[in-house]
Amino acid sequence: MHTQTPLNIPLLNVKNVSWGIGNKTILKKINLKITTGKFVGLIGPNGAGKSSLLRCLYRFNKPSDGVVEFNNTDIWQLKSDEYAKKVAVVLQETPSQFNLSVFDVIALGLTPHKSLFSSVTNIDKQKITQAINTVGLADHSGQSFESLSGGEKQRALIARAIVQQPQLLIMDEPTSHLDVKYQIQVMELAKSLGVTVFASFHDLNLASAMCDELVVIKNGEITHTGTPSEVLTENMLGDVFGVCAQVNNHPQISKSGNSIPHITYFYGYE
Ligand SMILES: Nc1ncnc2c1ncn2[C@@H]1O[C@H](COP(=O)(O)OP(=O)(O)OP(=O)(O)O)[C@@H](O)[C@H]1O
Repeated sequence: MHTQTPLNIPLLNVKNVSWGIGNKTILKKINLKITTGKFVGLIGPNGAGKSSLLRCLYRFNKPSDGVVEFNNTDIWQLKSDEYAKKVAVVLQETPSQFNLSVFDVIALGLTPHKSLFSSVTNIDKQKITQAINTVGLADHSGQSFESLSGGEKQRALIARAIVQQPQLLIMDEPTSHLDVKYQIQVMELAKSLGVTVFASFHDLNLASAMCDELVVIKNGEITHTGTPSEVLTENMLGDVFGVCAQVNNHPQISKSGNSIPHITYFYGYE
């Protein structure tokens, strides 16, 4: 994976970004920096603006105000294939891939790197096979993508992102429909790639265990940023999510030696 950004320059720099539909402002003056190599989680209640913000970062939404810089360049100044080489996206809803095989769907990750009508070379095939092995889908390579289980589909889409060789991987709730084992597996797989990741989460304990940093958004505004220990406080959970909870340390510590906050929710409170 490429990590060419000098460490003192944020890979992604969101400056005063606002975005809305019609007269409704949905994102309000968002400021955010994502540093190379970090795994950053975006959390917030339903309708807070997580998907809207991520869409501004992968150029689906154009901000009405402010700028999103990638490596110091406004992303809207880059050609779309140039940006697609640098940023891969894994979404929650897997778009229908017609009758493509797993291999073919993963091969689509090469598209931004290839010219029109150029064929798949042996080196390309090796890259695809390597990515299929990395996500543990070697036995499913010839199977149709649509027939994969939800967790296998998400792993195939991560393999597509691996083939794309991005500097940044954006994931919008990629584990929402998965059982607990696949939730952990898909996120650990993304983490193992060593690429900068910005991912939205609904499971706050999973976000706590996976992320170096968390960003909290509510009503289109960023309310908290910091390490999971700094962000996941009982006050924040009450103020932002409206839940009554206790935060303790998880029995495990993170690979970097930090404690992992673990939330226990209380029921029956208004
Ligand atoms: N294209 C659109 N047209 C109208 N309203 C929109 C559009 N996109 C987003 N919104 C509104 O903006 C708000 C934020 O939506 P968004 O999907 O970004 O929230 P979210 O934090 O991802 O929510 P969830 O956790 O429920 O997925 C919501 O009120 C949503 O209805």
